Amino acid sequence: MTDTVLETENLAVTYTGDRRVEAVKGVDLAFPENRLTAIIGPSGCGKSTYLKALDRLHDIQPNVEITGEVYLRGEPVYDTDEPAPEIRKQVGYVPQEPTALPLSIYENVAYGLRIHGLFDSKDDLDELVERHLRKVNLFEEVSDRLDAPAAGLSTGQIQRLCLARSLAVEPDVLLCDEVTSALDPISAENVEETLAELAEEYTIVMVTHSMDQAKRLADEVVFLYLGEVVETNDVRSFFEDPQHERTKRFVSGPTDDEYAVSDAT
Ligand SMILES: Nc1ncnc2c1ncn2[C@@H]1O[C@H](COP(=O)(O)OP(=O)(O)OP(=O)(O)O)[C@@H](O)[C@H]1O
Repeated sequence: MTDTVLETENLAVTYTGDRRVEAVKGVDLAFPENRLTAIIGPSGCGKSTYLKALDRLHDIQPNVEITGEVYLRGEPVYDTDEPAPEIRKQVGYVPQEPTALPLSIYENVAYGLRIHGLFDSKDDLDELVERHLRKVNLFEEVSDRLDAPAAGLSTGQIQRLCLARSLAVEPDVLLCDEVTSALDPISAENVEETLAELAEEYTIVMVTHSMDQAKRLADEVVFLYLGEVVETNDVRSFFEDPQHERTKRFVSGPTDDEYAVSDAT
């Protein structure tokens, strides 16, 4: 039996600004340890909203109502005295747009280690920075310029740097929000290869637009539609033997935009 690292119970997220949008409607899901779960679904179905809620990233936004609960190793993420940054140390989040901190390559990876005091000496810090740059297949490319500004890297390299920064604090779970979609094809391939390697030792929840990417990387797949889970299964069963009509249409057919339009009419 695989352990559950992260799960949600009746999790709902509503945007309450000018327009009230029930983006996530009572989602129950469990994410197993050391597995990569891909969340797919048509544009606007609530994938990013759900992923951010797992890390309390809506806390900093006004006009967002959250009900239900997220449990990290059985402990509530919302109904707790634990401050959000402490939760975010345990649940890493990598966004779609690669964003380096305005620091050197080295300091981008060292950042969380310094904030949380997770090293003993300068040698220890050097070793941790190198180890995590190696984990994302970036060390060889940057070893001669660790003190150079990270902003000088390519977007694909910055995305791998963001992965290294998240992994450096040893999170329990890594959340990836369409991390290859803003990249050119070669950089996207590099990041995808890195994710495939990381998936062997981390629990990853990944939002993706690409069904091919889900097929290549995922162990488990969740299909979200209009804020609700339609179907979840292991990757093979999900694509080869979908159980729900809506899933069958989504995996076999039109682009997700066509899907969204044809379904809404
Ligand atoms: N800050 C916000 N304020 C109001 N509504 C929002 C906000 N962010 C997202 N929404 C709405 O919530 C719904 C879900 O959006 P979300 O971005 O989570 O979907 P998604 O499945 O990730 O879409 P995409 O695949 O296009 O990124 C959509 O109707 C969207 O317009």
